[in-house]
This record gives sequence, C-alpha cells and structure tokens, in this order.
Amino acid sequence: MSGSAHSTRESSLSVEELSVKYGTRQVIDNLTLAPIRAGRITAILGPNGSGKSTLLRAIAGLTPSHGKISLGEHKLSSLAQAKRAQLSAYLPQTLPPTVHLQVLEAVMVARRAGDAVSAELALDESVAILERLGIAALALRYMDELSGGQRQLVGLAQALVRRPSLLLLDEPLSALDLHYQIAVMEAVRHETEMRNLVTLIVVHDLNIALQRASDVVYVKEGKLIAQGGVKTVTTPKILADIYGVKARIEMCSRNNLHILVDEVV
Ligand SMILES: Nc1ncnc2c1ncn2[C@@H]1O[C@H](COP(=O)(O)OP(=O)(O)OP(=O)(O)O)[C@@H](O)[C@H]1O
Repeated sequence: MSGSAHSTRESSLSVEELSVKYGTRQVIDNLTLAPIRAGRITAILGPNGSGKSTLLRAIAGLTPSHGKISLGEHKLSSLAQAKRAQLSAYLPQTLPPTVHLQVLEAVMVARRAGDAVSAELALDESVAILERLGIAALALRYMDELSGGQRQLVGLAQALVRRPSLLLLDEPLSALDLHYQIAVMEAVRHETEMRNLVTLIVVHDLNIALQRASDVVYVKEGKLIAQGGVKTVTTPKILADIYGVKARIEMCSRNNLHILVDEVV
C-alpha cells in the first residue's frame, strides 16, 4: 500500500454540492453530506431509483459529477482516476464478466494491482481474507464456475484485500444467503474498525443495515433526507416519507432496532 493511502486512514469523507446528470435528467441534486467518519459503517438507504448507486459511482469517480469530494486531505474530485482507484475499492451491484482464473489467483491479482507487494505477501493476505470471509474452501475453484453468491463473496474479498482507505459496496448482500449476509457484514465491520476505513454500503434490508451499520444516509430522488446515527435518525416518519410504509420500530433484546412494516401508505 502506498504511503499516501495510509495517511488518509484517520480521516473522513466529505461530499459537497454533488450533482450528477444522465443526459438532461438530474439524478443527484446538489447533495451535501455531513462528514462521513472513518472506522464506522455508513449505510446508504432509499427507495429504488433514488440515486444510491449513482452516488457510490460518483464518489468512486466512475460516473462524471460536479461538486467536491474529499477523503482526508485528498481532493478526490481533482485526482487522476488511477490515484483515486488506489485509495478506494468499489464493489459494483452487477459484477463484470469474469475470467478463467482460480479464486486465490484472482484475489492475489487484486492485491497486487497498483501496489507492488511480493507474491508471497499477496498470497498470505489473500488466504487470510478468504478465511476471514469463510470462503477458503473456494480458493482453488475457477471464477467462471462460481455461483452468483460465491462470485459476490470473492468480489468482496478482492475489494478488501486491496486495503483501500475508502470502501464503497453496492448491495454486497443481494445474492447471499442468511449466513453469509451476517458473515459479510461482520467481516466488513471488522475491516472497517481494524483499518479505520471510510465504508459506505448500499443495502436494501433495513434490519440488517440498522443492526450492523453505525450511521445512515437516507436519500430520495437524489436529495438528502436525513443523515446521522441509525438509532437517532430512523423514525416511523422517515420510513413513511422515504418508503411509503407504515412501520413500527422496536428495540430487540440485543438493543438493536427492528423494523416491522404493517402496511403501505
Ligand atoms: N447509465 C444510466 N443512464 C441513464 N439513467 C440512469 C443510468 N443509471 C441510472 N440511471 C437512472 O438514475 C436514477 C438513479 O439510479 P440508481 O441506480 O443510482 O438508483 P438506486 O437508488 O441505486 O436504485 P436501486 O435501489 O433500484 O438499485 C434512476 O432513475 C435510473 O433509472
């Protein structure tokens, strides 16, 4: 990992006056967020088509945008894409077609991309991340022979092994069974806390988001509706405004919020 990427580890992500258009259509509309802190998972929540993926892609520099995006002292919006990609890892909602590589090789390739580590170190770190995600048994399987959920887990391993300062995960749980949904959120939380990453994650399962994330950003129609600690910001009114549902928010025995939806409104 480059020294400059390490130096951002104590910092936060700031997004100011961000706008994204597709053609003439304004999809993100002058969005300014409070600083997103490192070492905590921030969930981005909102209805279908509200601009969550576009926001992640704009932060990753993969969709043209106007506005200012900074990670610590790095003005991401002014950086060359190669440097930006070195600081951040982005896991897309739809994974690109894969190549005929074994899982372990593919994770090692991700580790060595843009970062001159030895093959031995890349091997050790790749095995470690596969173990941490509970998928070491896949190490010698071929990428193009994996199931959708297995591909998603390997994609996450490739994102984490790169040791980014900024982790951008777009629906990383969508193809996963219940066991791996929890295992992935735990692994992401562990990496986020251990490496003091800024971690943004788009998820549709509100209960998983509220139980495993620390902070939340609610968006609708490309605008910020609310941002803050999950327990502070999540209210029946917000859920009605955002999703058009009548919901109860209850505290479960583990002191986590649990949302029960009674009906659509
Ligand atoms: N490449 C594109 N060209 C044109 N319009 C797009 C493009 N990508 C997304 N959009 C539109 O931008 C809006 C926001 O899309 P986006 O994928 O960011 O929403 P989202 O909140 O992530 O949705 P979902 O929860 O359904 O994945 C939608 O209306 C979508 O149709």
